[in-house]
Amino acid sequence: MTTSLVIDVEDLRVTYGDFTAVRDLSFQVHRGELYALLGTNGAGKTSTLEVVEGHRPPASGSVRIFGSSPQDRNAVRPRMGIMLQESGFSPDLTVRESVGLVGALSGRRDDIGRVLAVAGLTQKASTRVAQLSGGEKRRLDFATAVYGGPDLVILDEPTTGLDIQSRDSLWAAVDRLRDTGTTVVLTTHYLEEAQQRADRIGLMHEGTLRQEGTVAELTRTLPAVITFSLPPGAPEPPIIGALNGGFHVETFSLQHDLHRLLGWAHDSGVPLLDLTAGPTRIDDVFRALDSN
Ligand SMILES: Nc1ncnc2c1ncn2[C@@H]1O[C@H](COP(=O)(O)OP(=O)(O)OP(=O)(O)O)[C@@H](O)[C@H]1O
Repeated sequence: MTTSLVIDVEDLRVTYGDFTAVRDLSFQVHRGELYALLGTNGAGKTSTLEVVEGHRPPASGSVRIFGSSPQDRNAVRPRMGIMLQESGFSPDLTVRESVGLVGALSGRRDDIGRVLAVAGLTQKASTRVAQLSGGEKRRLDFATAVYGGPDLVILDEPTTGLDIQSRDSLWAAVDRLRDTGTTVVLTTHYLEEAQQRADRIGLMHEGTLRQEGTVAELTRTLPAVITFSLPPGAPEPPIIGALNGGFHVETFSLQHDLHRLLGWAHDSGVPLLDLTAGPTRIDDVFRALDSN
């Protein structure tokens, strides 16, 4: 095993009674990586993370975190910060008390004021958890995950329910963590966020890992898209693909086809209205999952 291996999952199977939620799942995450585990609803992402976090034993297979079993709390807990989808903070505690309590349980040390500032909660330090908004509770979850600068941070849908400013500041905090070499594993349904930030993406569907790779590797298998429309009476363009009165062209030769189209528009004196041209997005890889 190389020393850079932070998470090593081999042939993981997770079951609930007779139901198999995750099967044949293998993936590795290396030190300093941001790995996004994405998937359709019910794909098994949270079940997988629960095993990685040591909250659920696998039905079979092997999971190693920093070379140890996730159940080995003394070895793993001080090095791993976790932001669950739903936290269980006591509603009567203040934000400061909650961060202090969970921080102390982590076995790491930190300055609570610093952590509150990182999570944008300084103004809410004395507010009781019961009085926090949904977005503020997510920030509190984030604060406890990053308390003490763990080597590995697991974020389960970290930006769900956050407004755009809060999302931006959470990602800025994640970027700062990464600058210090922290490894990050996250799930999200905001695919753009993963596309922008993940070093590698694992795509799960119905309990198995269907695809894995960098964004470029995942999108390489699908065509890029050019869309535009033409003014009434314009001649036929050199490429075809009609959609709702406009044009929607799928191509594996984006540069070539775009060059041809622009040349035609210039030579014909025809404006290309609402022109867009771009690579395939992770959304499209997602939509293709069912047919794989
Ligand atoms: N405690 C449980 N008991 C029985 N089935 C469960 C339990 N937890 C999850 N499941 C089932 O296991 C499957 C995987 O669920 P999981 O929460 O891991 O998916 P997910 O990928 O995180 O989904 P989502 O994106 O919707 O949050 C689903 O079919 C779910 O209904």
